[in-house]
Amino acid sequence: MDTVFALATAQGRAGVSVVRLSGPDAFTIALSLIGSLPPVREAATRILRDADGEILDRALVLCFAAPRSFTGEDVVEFHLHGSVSIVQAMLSSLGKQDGARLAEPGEFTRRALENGKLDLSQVEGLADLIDAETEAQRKQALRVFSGDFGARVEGWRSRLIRCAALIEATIDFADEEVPEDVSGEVLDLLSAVQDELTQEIAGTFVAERIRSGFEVAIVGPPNVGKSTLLNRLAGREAAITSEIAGTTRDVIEVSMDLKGLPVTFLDTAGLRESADEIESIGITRGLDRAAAADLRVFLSRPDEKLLINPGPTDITLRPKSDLEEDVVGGISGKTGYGVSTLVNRVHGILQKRASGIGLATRERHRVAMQTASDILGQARLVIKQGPASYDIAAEELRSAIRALETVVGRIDVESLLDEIFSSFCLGK
Ligand SMILES: Nc1nc2c(ncn2[C@@H]2O[C@H](COP(=O)(O)OP(=O)(O)OP(=O)(O)O)[C@@H](O)[C@H]2O)c(=O)[nH]1
Ligand SMILES: [K+]
Ligand SMILES: [Mg+2]
Repeated sequence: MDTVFALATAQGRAGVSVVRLSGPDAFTIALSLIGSLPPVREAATRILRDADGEILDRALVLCFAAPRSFTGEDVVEFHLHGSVSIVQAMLSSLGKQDGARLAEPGEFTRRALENGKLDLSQVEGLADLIDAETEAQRKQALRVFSGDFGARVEGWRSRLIRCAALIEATIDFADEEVPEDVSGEVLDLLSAVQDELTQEIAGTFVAERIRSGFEVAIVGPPNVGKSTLLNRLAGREAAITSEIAGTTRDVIEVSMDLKGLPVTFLDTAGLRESADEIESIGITRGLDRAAAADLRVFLSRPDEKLLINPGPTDITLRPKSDLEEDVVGGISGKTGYGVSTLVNRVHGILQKRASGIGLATRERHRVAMQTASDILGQARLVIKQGPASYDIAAEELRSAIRALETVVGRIDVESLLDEIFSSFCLGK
């Protein structure tokens, strides 16, 4: 196993830059640079010298002995003064050491996974944590990274293993004496696991939204001020506005951090029957996106007929309320009237949905859980047919267990690994 190194902090000038070294030769290599190693897990300053004895920097050095480190290997962290030239000199000096090479993107995390320091869902949580931009994304990524989801999967897995063991014990006995009837206990366990899977699957939808953002579509007839409202929300001229009806054609997206929630507002083409071919295409696109969005804000008068109807949680506001005497329930993108109320309402609705969140964040988690749940449904039917079909049931339980194991990376994950680690940057 090579010893690998990389800059663990961002590129460029900084107060401090951390270079991390991990692998079997980490301590030997560090020793040749700093003369003497500080005790493990104790920070100490050391003079760093390259092979020619030239001083590179005075650095804070931290050693972690295997297996109690991020990667599970011997690790040394060098906290350098954050200058581009010091980091460059340090990396090139490490590169000249026997058995040391620059780490590939995600290699530290990959080693942590291989050494059992993290499970696969935690690796995904870590990737999300590094990418987190909003409060909700950070909290969610931390829950996954802390291993809560892995622990839940482990709970399902161990109950299924118990079911499989009970069923298999009955098969072995079948020829001799009358086996004890295990079907009651097994069926109870299976339906409990299946219920929990169903609940968690429902939560993945929300979790996915927290990860990639909620969509809120602004819809209404032409010229009511949809694009003007979008620009007001964005705080910039994201969309073209004009007094000409039918200005907006393509869907314009603006993503923002809405009080901690990731939200993308969509401005859409004004809804009307149009003879203009391009405008009609725009209207169709807008309708599709609006229908798929998490929430719709209608700028329209009550009872106005549109090509799409508001759902029960959608918001309807009277447009251009600055031109009216009675402004209650209205909005004006032009003056900003009602905009903060709208933001609060949107936030309130989405926050409520976000509270139904599950621990699983990825489509592949959902697919694995759905597969397991479907197989368990089958297995329950088979078990109800009696001991004669228990060998089929046992096989089905084993496939359900395998499906769940892919979530935490116990089996069959090589192809997944490359996909997941390709999103990591160098030094992670
Ligand atoms: N008085 C008033 N005028 C507005 C308001 N919002 C927009 N306008 C004006 O109304 C016209 C249409 O505004 P847009 O934002 O382009 O309307 P739109 O709904 O996006 O129009 P389409 O994209 O063509 O469907 C422009 O001249 C805006 O300046 C408002 O709240 N009050
Ligand atoms: K317009
Ligand atoms: Mg517009």
